[in-house]
Amino acid sequence: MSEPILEINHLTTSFRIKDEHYAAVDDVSLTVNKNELLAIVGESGCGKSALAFSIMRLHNRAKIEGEIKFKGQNITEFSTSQLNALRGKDMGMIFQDPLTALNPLMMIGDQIGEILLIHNKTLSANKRKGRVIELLNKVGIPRAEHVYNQFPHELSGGMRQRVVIAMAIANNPELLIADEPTTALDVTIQSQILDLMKELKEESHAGVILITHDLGVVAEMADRVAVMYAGQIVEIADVYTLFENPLHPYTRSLLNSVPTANEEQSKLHVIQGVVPSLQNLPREGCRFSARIPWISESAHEKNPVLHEVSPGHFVRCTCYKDFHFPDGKKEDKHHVIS
Ligand SMILES: Nc1ncnc2c1ncn2[C@@H]1O[C@H](COP(=O)(O)OP(=O)(O)OP(=O)(O)O)[C@@H](O)[C@H]1O
Repeated sequence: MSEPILEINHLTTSFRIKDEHYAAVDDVSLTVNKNELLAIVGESGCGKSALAFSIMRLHNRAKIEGEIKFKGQNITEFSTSQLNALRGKDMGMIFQDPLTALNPLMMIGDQIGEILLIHNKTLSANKRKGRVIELLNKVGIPRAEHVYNQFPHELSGGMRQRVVIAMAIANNPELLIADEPTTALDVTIQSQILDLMKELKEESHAGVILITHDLGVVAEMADRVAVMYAGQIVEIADVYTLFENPLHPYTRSLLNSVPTANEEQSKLHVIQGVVPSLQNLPREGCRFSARIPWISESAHEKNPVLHEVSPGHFVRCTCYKDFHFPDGKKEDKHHVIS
């Protein structure tokens, strides 16, 4: 039986630009279960980070509407001290850029130790050090005793990201949010870090949200996938369904813009245009329609909603029914290897 750890209902996060508020996350609803990894994909500017920051309640000037329930409690109503008790303990976050997440003036051991201490004031200095060393070993940092006394600038990017992960998992969070955790890392370190996240999910049954551009990583890691476009979820399904039977034109375009080992693939698909800026997002009709101009207007819904096309598989707008690539271009098949 799947047990939800996070339930988001009609979440809208808006930023004030000049005198207007603009929604970067627009009426998003989703659930993350224990022991489940939900991947969130989409191009830059689709609202993925804004969504992650909203869940952690880390935006200081955004307007948040809707409900974010963590273990059944609506945390949008929590005070700062209630939120601080959750963050770093029950909820951990790995940020895109490890340098911004680390204090340049504090030794690594002290930074990780501080997270342990905030949430467990009675932990003795000895025990704390022992746990920090254990965490450094766990995230694959060699010579942990030595690194304990080093400063962030003395470590490579990969090592710094491991430290950030050690901090995020220090208190065995029940929900881990990882925002592009491996973007800046080389491929071998990337896979070690992804393995660590898998381990956390499997060992402590945490719910994990993984934000990534990398569909290869999604295929390997995710249980379910949410595809975001222009602040909205346009498709959500379990990973097999999403790769075997993608429906929304945006999902299909993303998948077809990835190189495959498929011999028949002649040319990568280029998604026309770009994600509009926040102030210029279309707020009516199908937000993706401008990027698939060869599809007739009548194929789109006036007010696109998510349709459940099979159990757990939702797709926004009816345009998926008429969608095809221009010039009869063939679609590539992306199989998920289990
Ligand atoms: N603090 C802010 N104030 C104003 N606009 C913002 C703010 N943060 C994000 N935005 C805008 O909200 C939209 C969504 O941004 P967001 O960073 O969530 O996208 P993203 O999908 O995470 O992109 P990336 O993959 O590049 O991180 C963008 O148009 C961005 O410019």
